[in-house]
Amino acid sequence: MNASADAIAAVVLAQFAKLPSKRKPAVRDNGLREWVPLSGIVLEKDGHLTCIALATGMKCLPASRLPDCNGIGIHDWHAEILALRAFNRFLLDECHQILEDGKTPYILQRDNAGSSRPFKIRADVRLHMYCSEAPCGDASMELIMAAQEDMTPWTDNGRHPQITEEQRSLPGRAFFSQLGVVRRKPGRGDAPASMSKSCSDKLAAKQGLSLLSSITALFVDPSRAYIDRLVLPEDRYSATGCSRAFGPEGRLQPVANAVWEDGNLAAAWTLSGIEETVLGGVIQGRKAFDVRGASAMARRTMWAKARELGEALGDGYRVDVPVYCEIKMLPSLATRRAVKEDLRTKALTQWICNQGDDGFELKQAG
Ligand SMILES: O=P(O)(O)O[C@H]1[C@H](OP(=O)(O)O)[C@@H](OP(=O)(O)O)[C@H](OP(=O)(O)O)[C@@H](OP(=O)(O)O)[C@H]1OP(=O)(O)O
Ligand SMILES: [Zn+2]
Repeated sequence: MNASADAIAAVVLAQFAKLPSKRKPAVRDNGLREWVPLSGIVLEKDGHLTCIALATGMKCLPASRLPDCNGIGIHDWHAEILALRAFNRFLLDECHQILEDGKTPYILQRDNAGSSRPFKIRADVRLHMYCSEAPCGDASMELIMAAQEDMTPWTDNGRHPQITEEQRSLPGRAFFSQLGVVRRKPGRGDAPASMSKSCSDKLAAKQGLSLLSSITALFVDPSRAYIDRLVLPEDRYSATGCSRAFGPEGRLQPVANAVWEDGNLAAAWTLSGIEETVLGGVIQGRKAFDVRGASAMARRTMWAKARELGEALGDGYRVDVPVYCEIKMLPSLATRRAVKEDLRTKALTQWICNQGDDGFELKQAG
């Protein structure tokens, strides 16, 4: 089955509809409904579609707050990124269930065919993503320009009093005449800047890195962990913006023919393009995001889960490093590091890392 865009969107919206009302958009006293962006990851298997990760979006953490996180706070609260973190948590939990409970796997299989990882995504599984809004950053630039009365691309002058030189080199929504560039999360002019990269940049990087985070990539083979179809509402879809942001002829062109060990990017272009879907309207929702649920996806808890998995798998998979950032330096992630380096030096240049929350130890009480 080649799921249609409408079917993919509908299964995410249906999942959202099932959430308890306190997660739903509230109607304000003035009768206006609150609004929230929504993203979901959809699993297609045996002709069925299942929404396996769902998130609504909120403002991101300012760069200045990262040192307070201690591996517990989530940095990037945009719906797309939270849905991807939830998806990664789902995979780690399924690895654990397969090992501990011998559970019949749903999305993963034990990979004994000599792969460098103990698990891989089943061959009969396809992954899709629905976003109720165009991913912020480069894929949204045409929409932002079209929404301006005055098309003169405004600059950051004075709009971000707290912005540092480094942050100025990584624009948010401003300088929208600059196309194809890496951007940090858009933020209000008077709000302290986040240094999380835009969703367009993170999704573009996942064309090479797969949907797996570094932690999940320790245990799951990335070769099938790519989005097959990314679905947006028709009025949030700019073909020009999306092909520039994500396509092999766009800003990823410098790495489009790179063949990394897992043949990553080549596999990623099975992404059958960004579909238009007739689902109009914007998802109404409250800005609330259940912080308790978020802690399962925080760096600290993902690391704790990875350490458990490493112990259960034994040699070669243990995640015995003193501080968080050393996870990403483990030998088994060498290919991933090379792909990331290529992406950030040849295609998504000006990628400035968001630092301050990668020196925590696991044993510290969270
Ligand atoms: O996309 P996220 O929010 O799930 O987490 C990303 C980091 O982005 P963020 O700025 O929101 O913390 C990303 O950090 P950079 O902004 O790119 O510095 C981090 O990349 P590295 O810089 O290579 O650490 C990225 O790591 P992996 O994709 O897992 O390799 C991810 O951080 P984790 O929370 O450690 O997954
Ligand atoms: Zn975003």
